[in-house]
Amino acid sequence: MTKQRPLVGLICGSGLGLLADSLKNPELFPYADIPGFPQSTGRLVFGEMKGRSCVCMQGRFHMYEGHSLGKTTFPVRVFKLLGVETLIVTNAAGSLADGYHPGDIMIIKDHVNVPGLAGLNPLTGPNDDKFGPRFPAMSSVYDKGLRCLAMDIVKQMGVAQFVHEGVYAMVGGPNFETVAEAKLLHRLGVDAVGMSTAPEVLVASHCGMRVFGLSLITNKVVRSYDDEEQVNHEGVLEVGKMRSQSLQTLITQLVGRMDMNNNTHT
Ligand SMILES: O=P(O)(O)O[C@@H]1C[C@H](O)[C@@H](CO)O1
Ligand code: HPA
Repeated sequence: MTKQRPLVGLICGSGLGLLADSLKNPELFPYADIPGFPQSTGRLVFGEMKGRSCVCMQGRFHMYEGHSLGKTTFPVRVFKLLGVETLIVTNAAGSLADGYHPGDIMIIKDHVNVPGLAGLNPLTGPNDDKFGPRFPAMSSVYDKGLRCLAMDIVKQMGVAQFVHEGVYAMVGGPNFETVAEAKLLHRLGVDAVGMSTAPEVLVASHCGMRVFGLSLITNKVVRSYDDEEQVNHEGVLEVGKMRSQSLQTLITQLVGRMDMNNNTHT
């Protein structure tokens, strides 16, 4: 039990869990102790960031682990019931865009939900009208005001040259992309690809939360048959650790400066 009623929820991507350790006056709840959560390592951390009450998922659930999308996104519904109004999601992703490099940060402008296009969507099934509408619009999911604020912050941090704004695609995983899949995603206008985020964002947006998302570019996705480079999860985690400080600073500043009365999502 906690008495905290956070307005901001955070989901930490692979290698980015340190963010949760920066919360002040933390209260920790292992997932294994929370009814309805998948039995998994990881924990919910309640605490303050820049004096603002937050709740953070230190470790997220992925579809490729075998969880249903309902289970994968269950914590977002819990966030909503706790009073969370703004969701910040982070992930590790491979880059497809020319000009992106490992260690760069991408502010997510939009996403392509590849499993969703094939009918794998957490909003499938009976709609619970208490949370949101049957047919939610998704044309302005990633809040413009927060994206502009994040751009201002990275300029002030002096790291704007490593930061892009782009389109994220979720694939089901757990395998990384074939060359043909990478070429396809690139042609579709995808800048970075990963294995998470879209389901949580859909559920958050459906219930009226303001959403902000960041991808940490951990590797280049191989798009040529002549390229012998092979991506691996250990490398992804390594880059995550390398850049976690900049990411943490950006998110901390964002939480400190965001307008809490300006939930621009309608
Ligand atoms: O939780 P995220 O999306 O950060 O995790 C990424 C995608 C895969 O789970 C893993 C691949 O290395 O990292
Ligand atoms: N593809 C899919 N998911 C990922 C990648 C990638 O290259 N890097 C980190 N997560």
